[in-house]
Amino acid sequence: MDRVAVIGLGYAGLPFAVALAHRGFKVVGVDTDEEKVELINKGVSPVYEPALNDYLKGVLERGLFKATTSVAKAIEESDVVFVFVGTPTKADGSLDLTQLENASEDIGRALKDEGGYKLIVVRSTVLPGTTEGVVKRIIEERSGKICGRDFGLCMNPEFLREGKALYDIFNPARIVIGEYDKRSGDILESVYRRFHGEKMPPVIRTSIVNAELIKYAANAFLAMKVSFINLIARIAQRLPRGDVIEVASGIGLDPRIGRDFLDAGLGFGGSCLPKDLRALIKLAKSLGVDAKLLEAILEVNETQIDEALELLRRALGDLRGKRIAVLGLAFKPGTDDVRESQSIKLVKRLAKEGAVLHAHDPLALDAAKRVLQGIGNVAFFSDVYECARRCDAIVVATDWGDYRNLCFERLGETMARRVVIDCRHIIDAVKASKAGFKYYGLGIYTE
Ligand SMILES: NC(=O)C1=CN([C@@H]2O[C@H](COP(=O)(O)OP(=O)(O)OC[C@H]3O[C@@H](n4cnc5c(N)ncnc54)[C@H](O)[C@@H]3O)[C@@H](O)[C@H]2O)C=CC1
Ligand SMILES: O=C(O)[C@H]1O[C@H](OP(=O)(O)OP(=O)(O)OC[C@H]2O[C@@H](n3ccc(=O)[nH]c3=O)[C@H](O)[C@@H]2O)[C@H](O)[C@@H](O)[C@@H]1O
Repeated sequence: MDRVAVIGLGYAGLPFAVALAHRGFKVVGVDTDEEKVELINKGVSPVYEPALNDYLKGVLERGLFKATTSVAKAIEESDVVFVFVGTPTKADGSLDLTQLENASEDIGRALKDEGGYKLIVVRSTVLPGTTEGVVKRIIEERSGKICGRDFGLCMNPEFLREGKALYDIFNPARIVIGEYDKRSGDILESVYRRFHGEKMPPVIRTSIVNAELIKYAANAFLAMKVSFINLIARIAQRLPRGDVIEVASGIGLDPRIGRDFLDAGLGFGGSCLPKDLRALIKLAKSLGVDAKLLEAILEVNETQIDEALELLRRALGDLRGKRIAVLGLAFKPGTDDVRESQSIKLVKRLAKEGAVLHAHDPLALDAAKRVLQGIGNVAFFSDVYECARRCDAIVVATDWGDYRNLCFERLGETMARRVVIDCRHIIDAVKASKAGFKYYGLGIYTE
């Protein structure tokens, strides 16, 4: 079982495929996007992920990995097939299963002519009921084969974080295996035992529906922690000498709470937490379950941008015509991904208020230009000091490490006013103040 196919070579699928090959599996990756496949076969990852290009080049050279657009070819050359296609949400919160349905059709057609037993593993995030109701059904219909007899099926959620994908794949906190039957689960567990060797993490073997729900419950809980601390930040900011960072430390040291995911800021973005939360709310409601708690997580997130605007108004008054430098456009540091980025939402809100925007990001400038096309008065800068020139304020919207070492003396020389709004708590307030800046930290009381 060391011949593996990975279908869908995006932010999650490509690092996983490359990691498997790095550990000696023979991997064929499939993507419908010809340009992506061409780039990958040249050793260039279409998505940014630290160290991924080096690992990719290594496995291509060792002949352990190749990419193709043909599902049939990949299935012919593999025993285990991991499915990593996108599952975005539609405007009404329901999942868009087009990519998954297409991939299942392709797998079904390919299995039709196959003699041997193959294991199909759904790794895309899908709502409870989807693996058996959509993937199994389509594969059986297209192939004429029977799940559990001719092919195996697992749902195995992925918990990697973008920007830390390889680290998370090599060091997962747990492996959740939702199995159609014991044989399917045994095969998948043996793949991971081979992959992790001595460092095998805890394994949870469960039903497919539980595995599907575990993924949504995990992401909703993480989102809840972020919204919770953002609500506390709003309170702390309004109390003389209040400081959310100290409150987060104070509660985070309780092992029942934990400090992770208690960094207050502009809110959570990205391709997963918001979409998964919306989908879970829709599922809960469809089952007649009151989803107020989940809805409140989204509501706090959506209104968190107002907190940054409020600080800007306190510093500058009416924002119309004010020139504002927004530093950081990616949904978090370490990625070029701007999907559902709170910083992008902030830029759009400021543009609507009539502000003149200067925008900077170390990696996500091109992606940001695409999503901000035609939005108000926005200029893009690859140099942070050029970005701040003539501005009335700097807003740190994404916590890129690069912004930690800003030289405020140099920034101050060319800015119209010396104001910094720190939405991610990475600016040294004392240093900024010494250079004559008025510092406002989100969640921190300011006179
Ligand atoms: N991005 C992340 O950090 C994580 C994502 N996930 C889940 O993994 C899934 C994939 O997410 P991403 O990698 O972010 O999406 P993505 O959009 O970056 O990648 C999906 C890839 O699948 C390809 N594709 C679409 N239809 C196809 C088909 N029929 N056959 C072959 N390839 C096809 C697309 O061209 C694209 O390259 C989603 O369900 C997501 O929720 C889970 C954990 C982490
Ligand atoms: O299902 C997924 O795709 C993934 O979603 C998240 O990973 P990711 O979207 O890469 O990003 P996170 O590191 O979780 O950050 C999400 C957002 O929350 C924000 N955040 C995170 C932590 C925090 O303390 N405060 C905070 O505002 C980040 O800035 C970012 O906008 C989960 O962390 C992964 O476990 C999961 O696999």
